[in-house]
Amino acid sequence: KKNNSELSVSGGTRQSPINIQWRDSVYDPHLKPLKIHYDPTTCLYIWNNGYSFQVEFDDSADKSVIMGGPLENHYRLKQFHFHWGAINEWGSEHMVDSKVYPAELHLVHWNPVTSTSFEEAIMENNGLVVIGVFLKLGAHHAGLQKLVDALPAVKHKDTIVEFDVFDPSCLMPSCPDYWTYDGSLTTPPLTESVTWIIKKTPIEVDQNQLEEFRMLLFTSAGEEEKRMVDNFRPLQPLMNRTVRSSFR
Ligand SMILES: COc1ccc([C@H]2OC(=S)NC2=O)c(OC)c1
Ligand SMILES: [Zn+2]
Repeated sequence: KKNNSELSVSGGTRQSPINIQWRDSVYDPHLKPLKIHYDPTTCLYIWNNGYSFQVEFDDSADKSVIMGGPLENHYRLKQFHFHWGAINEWGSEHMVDSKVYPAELHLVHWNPVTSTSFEEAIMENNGLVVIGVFLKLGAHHAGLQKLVDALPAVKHKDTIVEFDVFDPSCLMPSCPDYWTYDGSLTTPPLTESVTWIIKKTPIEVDQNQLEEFRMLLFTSAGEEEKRMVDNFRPLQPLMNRTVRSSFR
């Protein structure tokens, strides 16, 4: 068990995001297929936390879980959120061979075997698993649209709207290929507690859907409006890490 100081943060050795150099990643034949079982009825609400919009799930039982891949046990889905840019030329946190995408989805899971809550898991070495999915400009994404239609209700910081049944599996690309590496949260507390699983294949969303993200605000009602855009962290040094791939 590590306390906060031992989990070394911004001066850390395993910070995120990183640029994934495809040729430097190492195929690991021991990596299993990732198994995802999300129960749509565990979806609770969407809220604007002043940094992104976040969809929260009921994580009081093993109902929406992932397992397999590089994982030694199952992890519970807690929330998902996005990072995006002001324009389509940037927005994702991770990059692939220095290619940046207009947005990146983070599906956040915690380890109920070694932690009793998400908040505790943040402080645990590998207490969290975040699945990163790149978004690219292309066809309309019907599954995402249900989420986009709710965004005007959470325009301002600290607003919330009920969002009862949603299956985040619809945001997962069908291609099973992923990279995995040990990293961190990308905003404070920046703790080095994340096993990253980055999907190789992006999902497609259309221009209108990206523009709806960009109409959200960092600011609360009544404050001078600041558009919620460019909520991504700059690249961090790879240092002594190897990125493994599940595919040749
Ligand atoms: C308190 O919980 C947090 C805090 C920060 C983050 C940031 O780290 C990554 S990754 N994306 C973020 O916005 C988080 O995400 C899992 C969860
Ligand atoms: Zn994130």
